[in-house]
Amino acid sequence: MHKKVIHTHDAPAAIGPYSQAIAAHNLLFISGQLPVDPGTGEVVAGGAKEQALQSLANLQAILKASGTDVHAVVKTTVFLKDLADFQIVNEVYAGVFTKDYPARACVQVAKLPKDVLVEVEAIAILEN
Ligand SMILES: C=C(N)C(=O)O
Repeated sequence: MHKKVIHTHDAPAAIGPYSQAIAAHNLLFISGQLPVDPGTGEVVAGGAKEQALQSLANLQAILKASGTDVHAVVKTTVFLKDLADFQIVNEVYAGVFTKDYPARACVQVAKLPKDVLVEVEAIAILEN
């Protein structure tokens, strides 16, 4: 079995029994990224826009630590506390994923860890 744990200080440490990401063969599974600033360990100030920016920044940091970038992402899941934030989060998201968008699901959930508004997970293809 070829499985590698990915860890970077440029993204928040896991807050539970999971890895930031796992590379398995040519796939990279990135855990749901909370809008936590890796420098402070705190949820960023602001609303859904600021939280989406931070969650996606954390996702990108993990992609970078894995030797890749957003172009390799094939699937994401966006978890929102409130689907009323759909448009603003889409705007932030489209600033990161600019073309050949990954497949995606976006769902409203009752509650997220640390009571955040946004969480984003992703699967990417690794070229190796
Ligand atoms: C924040 C998470 N990804 C978790 O608790 O699984």
